[in-house]
Amino acid sequence: MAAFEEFGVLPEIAKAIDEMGWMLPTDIQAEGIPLVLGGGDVLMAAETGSGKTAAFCLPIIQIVWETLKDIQSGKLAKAAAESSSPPWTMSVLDRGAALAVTPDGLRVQSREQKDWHGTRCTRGVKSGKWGFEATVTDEGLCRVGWSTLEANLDLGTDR
Ligand SMILES: Nc1ncnc2c1ncn2[C@@H]1O[C@H](COP(=O)(O)OP(=O)(O)OP(=O)(O)O)[C@@H](O)[C@H]1O
Repeated sequence: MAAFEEFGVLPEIAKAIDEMGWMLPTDIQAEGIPLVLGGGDVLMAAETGSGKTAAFCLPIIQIVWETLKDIQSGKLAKAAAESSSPPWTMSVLDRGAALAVTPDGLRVQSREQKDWHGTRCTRGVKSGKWGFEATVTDEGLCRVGWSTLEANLDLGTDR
């Protein structure tokens, strides 16, 4: 087993690290990598050259890789469909790059003021009567509404 695997790093990534000649994680990596992989909000401070960059980047690469695999296999959509609380949220994945969505999918904020930025809901409806409620807490304009499946997230500019 490659040394980094003991800290929760995937075998494929650990093998690539091994091939770079890194024998063991540095102290900040040994401490930080399992925390980031565990989903924590982690703030690290250590001296220059102690390996902070990899302490953040290795688990981030792993989380992105695992998330992409879950999307491809449909696991995330299934989990969202099965989840009961709350059943409807804004999607953290199906959104424009300039719109920040909180991990619980309940709040959004535009990162860039000039254009409109959108996100879809985690579920769609085909029949029945539905409503939604939104609270606008920031200055500025906000559009909330229903769209068809064909609608894209490029909502245009407000000129
Ligand atoms: N586990 C490791 N084993 C061997 N070398 C490593 C390891 N982790 C990082 N390095 C190497 O150590 C050097 C310093 O690492 P890095 O630049 O990531 O440190 P840092 O703490 O982010 O520094 P800075 O504070 O300057 O940004 C780099 O050349 C990197 O490739």
